[in-house]
Amino acid sequence: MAVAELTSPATGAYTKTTGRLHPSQLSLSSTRLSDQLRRSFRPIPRSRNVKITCSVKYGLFFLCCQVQVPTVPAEREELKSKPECYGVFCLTYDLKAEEETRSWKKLINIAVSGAAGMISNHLLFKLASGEVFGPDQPIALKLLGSERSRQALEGVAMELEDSLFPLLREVSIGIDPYEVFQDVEWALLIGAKPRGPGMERADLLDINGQIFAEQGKALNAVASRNVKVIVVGNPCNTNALICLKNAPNIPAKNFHALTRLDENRAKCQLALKAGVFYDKVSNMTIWGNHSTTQVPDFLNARINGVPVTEVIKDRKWLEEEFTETVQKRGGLLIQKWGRSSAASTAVSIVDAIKSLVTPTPEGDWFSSGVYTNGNPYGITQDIVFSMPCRSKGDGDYELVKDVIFDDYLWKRISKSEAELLAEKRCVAHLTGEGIAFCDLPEDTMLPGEM
Ligand SMILES: NC(=O)c1ccc[n+]([C@@H]2O[C@H](COP(=O)([O-])OP(=O)(O)OC[C@H]3O[C@@H](n4cnc5c(N)ncnc54)[C@H](O)[C@@H]3O)[C@@H](O)[C@H]2O)c1
Repeated sequence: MAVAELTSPATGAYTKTTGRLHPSQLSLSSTRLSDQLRRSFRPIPRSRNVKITCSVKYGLFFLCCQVQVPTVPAEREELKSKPECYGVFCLTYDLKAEEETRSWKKLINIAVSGAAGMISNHLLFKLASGEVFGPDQPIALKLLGSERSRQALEGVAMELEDSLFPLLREVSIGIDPYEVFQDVEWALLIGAKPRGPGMERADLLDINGQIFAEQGKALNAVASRNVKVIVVGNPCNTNALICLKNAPNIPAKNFHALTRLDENRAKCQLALKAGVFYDKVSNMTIWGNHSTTQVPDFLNARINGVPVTEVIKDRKWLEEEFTETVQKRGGLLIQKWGRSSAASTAVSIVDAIKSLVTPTPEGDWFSSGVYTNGNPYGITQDIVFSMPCRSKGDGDYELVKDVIFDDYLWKRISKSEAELLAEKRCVAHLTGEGIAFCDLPEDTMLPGEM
């Protein structure tokens, strides 16, 4: 801990201001006093780890306060500038005291990028309600937006304020990932540029890849060393690869590309065909890329514990109609509704997080786009590929070993693998692997795109 004396001009990051308080403020409770002090001494960062001790000095008129802050390595000091808290969330809570009285868990920091976008508009309220991390888990939301969405971010924060969520303890907003990602334990990376009319897939890979390269670097510099990252912004597999390559100090295993929406869609279609409620469908894997080359695996999936192929005997339907319906579901939804699947995507992000923080039911698994190094299936190393995972509920996962393959499944998986390898060559300049060379096999649309 570094100690700073606030009443005298001193050296150090937080001691440039000399501040004074009127004795009337002495009657404030310790939390309010601490809050007042933070306002009076602007350079004091809002952090749970800052300790403020005050005593009356210079007669009765001024307070002399000491601020203790954790020592930050010199190279990170620059990066650790103050994130911008929002409105009511700038009030300081004595979390420790509340944890004792209410047995609440330690606050967790969650960053959400693209926070002013459509998916986040559903997701943030689910996170704040306790639906995701549990009813005894206080959270801090750190909202990252683009320059253009600055005002909109404030609007989102206002709605969060007005919702009076008891578990939502802090909200900060910003457009600099180095500020917003400070100490985050979860990073939900949703923000990305949409594919504009006439834009080549290669252009989208480059434009969005740059966003994820920068965010990877920022996570590497300032996030918790064990941060879990879920990349949603498309093309999410390759964006996740770019992100992890730019964050060498964070385990590659901690990065996920969201394919849970595809899994949920596949379960729904199988349930519909078999005439069962969708909770009867289990062991559903989406293999590969979150694009139309994705492979919804009916060979290993089960209905009421029985292999799908024994329940739905129409193999042609499974190979053709079922597969295509899942792959193109997002596009159809846009056609019908004129909007993309923001709500069900938010639900699937919740599912993806819950799958990592709760133990996977015995015998079941879930799909996630994860790093292929060390995979037991023979899929090429060093890409992000959707595969079947199980978790003990500790945030980590292991790949499922007991899955079967046939020629059809392998052929489809290989096609998605080839596409991801081509995408990887296309972004070599962003992963530190030399000069990019773009030879995408075909311009596969992303689920959700027209
Ligand atoms: N993986 C999936 O299953 C899945 C499903 C649906 C949508 N998506 C993808 O999710 C992304 C977001 O979708 P949406 O409907 O919320 O889009 P949206 O356009 O409503 O919101 C995106 C937001 O991101 C912001 N943004 C842009 N660049 C940013 C940056 N560098 N940093 C932070 N924020 C930035 C924009 O200002 C905007 O507010 C898209 O790329 C979409 O294709 C993925």
